[in-house]
Amino acid sequence: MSLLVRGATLPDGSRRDLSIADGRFVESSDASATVIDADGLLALPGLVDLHTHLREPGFEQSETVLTGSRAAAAGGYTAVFAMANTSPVQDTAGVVEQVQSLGERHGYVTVRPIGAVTVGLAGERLAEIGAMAQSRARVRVFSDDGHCVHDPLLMRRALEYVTTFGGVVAQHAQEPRLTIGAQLNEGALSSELGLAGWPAVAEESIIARDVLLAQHVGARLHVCHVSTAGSVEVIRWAKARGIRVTAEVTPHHLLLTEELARGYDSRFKVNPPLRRDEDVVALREALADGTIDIVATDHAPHPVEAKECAWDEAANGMVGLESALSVVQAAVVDTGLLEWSDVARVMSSTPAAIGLLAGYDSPFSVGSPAHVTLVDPTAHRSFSTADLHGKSVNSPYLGRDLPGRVIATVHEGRPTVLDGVLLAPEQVGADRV
Ligand SMILES: NC(=O)N[C@@H](CC(=O)O)C(=O)O
Repeated sequence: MSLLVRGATLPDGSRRDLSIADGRFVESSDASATVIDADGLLALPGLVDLHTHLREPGFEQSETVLTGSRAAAAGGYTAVFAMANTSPVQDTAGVVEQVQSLGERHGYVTVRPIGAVTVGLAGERLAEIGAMAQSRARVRVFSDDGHCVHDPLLMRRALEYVTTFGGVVAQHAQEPRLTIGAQLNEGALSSELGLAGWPAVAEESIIARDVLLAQHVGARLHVCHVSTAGSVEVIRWAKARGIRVTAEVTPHHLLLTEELARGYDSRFKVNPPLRRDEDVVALREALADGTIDIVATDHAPHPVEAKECAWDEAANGMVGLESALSVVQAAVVDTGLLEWSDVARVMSSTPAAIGLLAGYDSPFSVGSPAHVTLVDPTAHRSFSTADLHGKSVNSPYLGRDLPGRVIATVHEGRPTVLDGVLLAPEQVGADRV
């Protein structure tokens, strides 16, 4: 298949045609190429999400690899890293290979499974990290996300182990003893509402410990969903000392605050919780100055019955793949903190580099795999369930006006979204002709 993306504006502001054939960018198109008119559209490199919950195997009522891949493509993503908290847990070569194969079969995005750090995410003994790394899935990112690897000796061993093949441990930083029963950010609001709080120090103390461990063993550490101003300070300190730490922030922590918990609408219940205005300001600045390296969605689908219940019984998590780019535009582009070229870095090339995913280091250059996201940054939409393509609807943005819209997504030279419409599985899947 060959494509000609005509007249796209690249992140650096230059305007050019993009010729694609056999999955890669080429010098020029032949007459048979399908033309995509990109006049007035911004071309970003295909987005990469380092933190997605696809729920399969085990929680298919919330999401599957297919439905999550469709949600990702609709949001402009061409690759996602699938978190390990499935059932069975992604803690063996067999399970990670299964997830990888499902992604390949559906073809909407590249699915890279994340391996669990500990068996069953139980935090007691290391999972088969080496076997997952050597499997056909070639796992390079390991995480117990949803749980913190809180035993310092296990964390040390995991960091040492992954270093032998260049991998990384992505830590869910939450000291469990400080967050028993926690329902929202700890502070004046949690006192007022009479709900158990989730203190910032529970995140900051684990990050502080882990950067010191990473320094001690010379390992690479990645910090998931950083949510507090204090965490930013710790990471800034660690980077200044040359410690090999990278960090992510979610779109929701860049835009939303704890005040939304007042209405007890559980769409706003998430782990780590929404924080204060001053945390949002610090997170935006940290993304702009490079202290925080990437944006990752933490797309966490849950069925209606897990969300439509009392706040303290509701599951933590929000879907985020289809809204991420718009939320980033609202939070940091339209506010003048980031340029589109920075967005390309924090949502594509750097997450790929952290996860050791090849093909994203020289976007749009001849010979590179053709992953493209065409965006209309001038569009506006009232975000609705029609914008959601996964199985779950627990989005905090329903009814909110969001800027920007994904018009086309091209994964390995093949469209998954065209004219703003997500293509059907038979038009996209690996068993197509
Ligand atoms: N981020 C969330 O709020 N939820 C995550 C796991 C977790 O981090 O608690 C999930 O898997 O649902």
